[in-house]
Amino acid sequence: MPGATTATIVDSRRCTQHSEGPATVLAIGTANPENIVLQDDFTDYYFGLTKSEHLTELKDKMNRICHKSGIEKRYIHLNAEIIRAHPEIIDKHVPSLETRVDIMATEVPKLAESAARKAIAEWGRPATDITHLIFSTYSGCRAPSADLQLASLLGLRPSVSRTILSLHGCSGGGRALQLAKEIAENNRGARVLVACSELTLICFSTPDESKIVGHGLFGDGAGAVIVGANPSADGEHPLFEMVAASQTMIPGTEHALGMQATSSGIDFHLSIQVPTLIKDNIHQCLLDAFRSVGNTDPNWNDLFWAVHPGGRAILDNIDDKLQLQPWKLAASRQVLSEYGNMSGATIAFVLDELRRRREKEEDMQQQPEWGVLLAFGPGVTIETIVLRNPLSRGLKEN
Ligand SMILES: CC(=O)CC(=O)SCCNC(=O)CCNC(=O)[C@H](O)C(C)(C)COP(=O)(O)OP(=O)(O)OC[C@H]1O[C@@H](n2cnc3c(N)ncnc32)[C@H](O)[C@@H]1OP(=O)(O)O
Repeated sequence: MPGATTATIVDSRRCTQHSEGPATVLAIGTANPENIVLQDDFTDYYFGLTKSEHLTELKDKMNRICHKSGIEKRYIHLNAEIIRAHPEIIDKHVPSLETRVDIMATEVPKLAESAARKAIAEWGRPATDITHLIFSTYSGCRAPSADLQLASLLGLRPSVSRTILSLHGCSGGGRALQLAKEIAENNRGARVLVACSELTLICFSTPDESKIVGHGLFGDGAGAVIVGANPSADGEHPLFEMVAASQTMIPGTEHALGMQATSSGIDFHLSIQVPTLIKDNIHQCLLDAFRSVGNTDPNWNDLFWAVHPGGRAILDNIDDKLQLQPWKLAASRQVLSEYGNMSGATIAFVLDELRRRREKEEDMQQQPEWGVLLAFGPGVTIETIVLRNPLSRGLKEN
């Protein structure tokens, strides 16, 4: 039985187990499959791949959506060769869930590994220094799941503390970062690897009016972020401090965004109301987030913005509602243009793009000190993180 000495040690550890500083993004890596599809060619590619050329009205609609999407190209793992090997993927009368889950079981962790290796290389410490792993994907329907496979591929320590988040959709990256923040701030010295890996193959289907927008916007990608508090002075470089985090569900919107496993893979629905629902709720959500850090009258144009680019209309609506200067959502628009909506992985690409833009900025004084990260997913759920640029803070202190 543990005695009084054990109790004293446990009690004293409790006092010192929290970190002193906020959780901080220390490194970012991204990866995509090799196969690139230009958005201008996508309609022909998709209707050809699914042998649906005869659906001319739907094809015209897909063309209209692609032209208005703000997307130039996407990376998509699924190709004609995979369909030749597994024709059930485009036959809705034949079950294909098993085939898809088999492919995902290899490809999802593999893509995550590629992003994670880049993040770990940037971080500069050995992979065995990672204490926690949070993996988010909408493609996982199997255990042991992608988190364990990623841990093995990277050679993480056997005691790494793993969590898998499933079907959080486009808010998966935001949710995983929030959990990483909690872990890093409550476990002194913790270094959390957040990995999101999304492949549309699990929800690929033949053209259908209700899903045509999703097929016109979604792409494949993986993002990895290393999070830890109190960066060590010798070599860890803080990129973004995560100051406060919250999750808000918009009441009565459960019908608007959703995913469900079926015998033909993951079925999804996207209501046409999504951009309006976000527009109507974003202001209050942001006010609540900034009030929680003592800012009751934030000027939205004084911030830097990391917004999940769910679709061009969502970004337009946020711009419009908050009267943002045209360049405020530039990082989100660029990621949308170059990759499409990669669901939960996208937010890592946006953070990566923001820091690249920041590095190019010559005048450090011009860089906003405060920022905000927003991600949207089924619910409709909004994940919000108030961010701070550690470099601007450093300038003020000097
Ligand atoms: C899955 C997750 O967890 C979270 C997510 O991120 S989900 C993805 C969220 N993204 C969205 O909801 C898409 C947001 N929408 C958009 O970006 C834009 O509406 C768009 C690029 C799709 C179209 O651009 P637009 O400026 O609205 O053009 P608009 O002419 O009004 O629409 C083009 C066509 O798309 C249709 N459309 C738009 N949204 C639709 C939807 N959700 N479902 C079905 N059709 C839709 C319109 O009805 C229109 O059809 P017709 O041409 O036949 O009239």
